[in-house]
Amino acid sequence: MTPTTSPDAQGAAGTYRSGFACLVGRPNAGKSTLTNALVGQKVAITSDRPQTTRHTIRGIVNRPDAQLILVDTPGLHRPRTLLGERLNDLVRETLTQVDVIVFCLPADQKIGPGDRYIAEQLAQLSSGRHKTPIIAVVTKADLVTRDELTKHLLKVNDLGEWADIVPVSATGEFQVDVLENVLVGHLPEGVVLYPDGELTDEPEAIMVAELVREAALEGVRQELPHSLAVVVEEISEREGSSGANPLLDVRVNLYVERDSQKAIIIGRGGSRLRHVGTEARKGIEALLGNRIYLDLHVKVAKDWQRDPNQLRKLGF
Ligand SMILES: Nc1nc2c(ncn2[C@@H]2O[C@H](COP(=O)(O)OP(=O)(O)OP(=O)(O)O)[C@@H](O)[C@H]2O)c(=O)[nH]1
Repeated sequence: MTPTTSPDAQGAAGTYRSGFACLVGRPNAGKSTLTNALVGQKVAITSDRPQTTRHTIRGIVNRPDAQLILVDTPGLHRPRTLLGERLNDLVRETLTQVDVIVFCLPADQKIGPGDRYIAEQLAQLSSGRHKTPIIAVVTKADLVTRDELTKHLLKVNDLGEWADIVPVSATGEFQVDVLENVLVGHLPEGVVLYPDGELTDEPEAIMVAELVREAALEGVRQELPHSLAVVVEEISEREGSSGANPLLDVRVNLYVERDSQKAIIIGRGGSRLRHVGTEARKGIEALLGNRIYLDLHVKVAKDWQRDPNQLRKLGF
């Protein structure tokens, strides 16, 4: 199969398509950046809407002829712990429910065991009754030469059975529109699933937790990949601070497994945690449109990844 490089994969004129896509790929493959590029940077929050799926909606692409809903998967990785197994169950469940799967493979990295593992999982999924189309997307195309990209595309082609292969650069705005058309082309004919203009229906607390998690993992992803759970304990208006822009108290607990990990998060003299707080607060203020007092607590939940009760408490 030849890689798609022109926007000619759009569905027939006059039909409206709607459905779900999810992005998978090893850590750092460029999934979040690509999601943002597809959806646009604007994030609108509607907290009065009940979650309609168990899966977090990352964003919605609205266009006159289609609605593409991008759902999140917690990441496909080899299960080593109970958490890993549960995540993978969740991933499988998500993958069989969506209309199209986007498998992200970075152009600047050799295809590795992590990619092969995901390719195998996807092959198993699509060997069953569900024949969910899989689009192999070569991300970060701007980081390699044309020649290298061509060679990489051939290797990706040999890795599995893909409905399409699309090279993109989310940061260089190369072929993101092409990918969008390809994805829409794989959606079933349907109606508007979410009213126009709503880009995400994640409850505020989940988005707040995600912003804190992002800030806390910045620069220490290698040391703490799956060892950090973030729970928003409280978002409340500060008493006596009513008016147009009341101050919100946001109390968040970060759970790690070991004292050594707690030390990493907190940093020397608490310097790192202060930085995490500043970064997360900026994001939360932008998200909620309020002034925020962010109160972060780091706690050790010993071996929480292996304890079902702890997992339940943390929302897994
Ligand atoms: N040059 C370039 N860099 C990119 C592109 N897309 C993503 N990146 C960078 O690659 C890194 C990882 O991107 P993410 O979007 O966070 O990757 P991810 O797959 O969501 O990562 P996880 O959350 O760890 O699973 C970031 O530093 C991005 O800025 C791209 O198209 N071009």
